[in-house]
Amino acid sequence: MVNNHSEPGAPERGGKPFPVSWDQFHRDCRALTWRLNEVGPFHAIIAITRGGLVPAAIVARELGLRVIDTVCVASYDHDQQGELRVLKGVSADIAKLGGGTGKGLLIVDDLVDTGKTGRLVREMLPDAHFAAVYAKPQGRPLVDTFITEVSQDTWIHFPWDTALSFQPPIRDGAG
Ligand SMILES: O=P(O)(O)OC[C@H]1O[C@H](OP(=O)(O)OP(=O)(O)O)[C@H](O)[C@@H]1O
Ligand SMILES: O=c1[nH]c(=O)c2nc[nH]c2[nH]1
Ligand SMILES: [Mg+2]
Repeated sequence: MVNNHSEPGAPERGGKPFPVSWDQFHRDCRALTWRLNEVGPFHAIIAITRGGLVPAAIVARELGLRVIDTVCVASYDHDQQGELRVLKGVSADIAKLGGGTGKGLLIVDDLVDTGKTGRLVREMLPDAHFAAVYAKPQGRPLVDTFITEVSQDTWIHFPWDTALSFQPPIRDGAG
């Protein structure tokens, strides 16, 4: 992928692209749920938007959970991380379910990278269980459960951000 961004993880700076298909993502979310099923039960799921909405829907279906809240955080403009902005915190009803500290609540995100987003949400709910589908080394200590670790210089391309397109052959420089 060619663009004008320059984060270390971006492919044009030598970072490795890690494309994930819908099938693969679904499988990884189900694998995550197998692990979470051993940890629960949970009162509710809190998805970190927007990326966490997709795994949260799959995990909620598999765990039979119907109480779903969001914490809305914005930081990346494509692959450039800016200042973290909390656009919406935990709803009062859900915070009460978790006794104010998040006990028995499940936080779900698509990935942890630097860990900044995860750290912020952990501060809000220190006793919640934090799950992410993918983890990079810097963010890994923040998650309780994850499925696949990728290197810090990898950029994960999620299926909702990508489309099928022609790729040049590897010997011609394809990533
Ligand atoms: O560990 P960090 O370095 O904080 O990065 C991880 C966060 O970055 C992405 O979200 P983003 O801010 O891009 O918003 P989005 O979920 O709306 O795409 C991803 O979904 C995680 O929430
Ligand atoms: O699509 C994404 N892929 C990533 O690797 C990443 N890291 C932070 N935010 C990210 N978004
Ligand atoms: Mg996100």
